[in-house]
Amino acid sequence: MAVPEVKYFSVVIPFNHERTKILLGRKKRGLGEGLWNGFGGKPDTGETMGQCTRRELEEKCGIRAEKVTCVGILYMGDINGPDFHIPVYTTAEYSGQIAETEEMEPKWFDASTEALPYDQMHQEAKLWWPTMLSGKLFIARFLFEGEKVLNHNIQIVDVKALDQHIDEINQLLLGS
Ligand SMILES: Nc1[nH]c(=O)nc2c1ncn2[C@H]1C[C@H](O)[C@@H](COP(=O)(O)OP(=O)(O)OP(=O)(O)O)O1
Repeated sequence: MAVPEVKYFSVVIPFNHERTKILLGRKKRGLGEGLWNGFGGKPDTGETMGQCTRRELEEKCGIRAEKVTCVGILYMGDINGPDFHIPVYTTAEYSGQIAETEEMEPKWFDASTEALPYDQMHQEAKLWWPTMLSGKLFIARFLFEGEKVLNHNIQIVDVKALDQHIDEINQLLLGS
């Protein structure tokens, strides 16, 4: 059986210092155009996920994260297409001015499940954002057929398990 192609992306969600609000960006072009999401993109060659996360945050909304924390991983498979593996980070420690960029229009939302614009987010968002907002660490697996989620599973994990997954992803990215 052929091994499916895997595409890696990062996503980072900035919180305000009180952790009552989150910053989302509406994608102005490319993958996920028109949808609200955290800020992220593909790792450059030789970059770890943590490095990618910081660079993408600055490129997409102008702020520099002092610290990012991995809170979960999205493993997405499609019966017809490539797999997407997307570690999800949060940050509440950053500097610089939030700015609209060519790719993203930023906006603060209340950090509550009810306040999120799920009808203008990736369709599986409503399945994992409540877990992320609850502060639990998670590994979420989705199987898609095109736009349709065929099945999904969200596993609550501890920091050690999550670190192991991130180490594996970094090793694959760095080719070691
Ligand atoms: N189904 C999905 N669910 C989700 O939550 N985030 C997704 C997703 N599919 C893609 N993303 C995220 C990952 C990443 O943060 C963003 C897409 O990133 P981009 O296309 O902007 O990547 P790049 O910045 O590498 O691309 P270029 O700037 O075109 O090189 O959308």
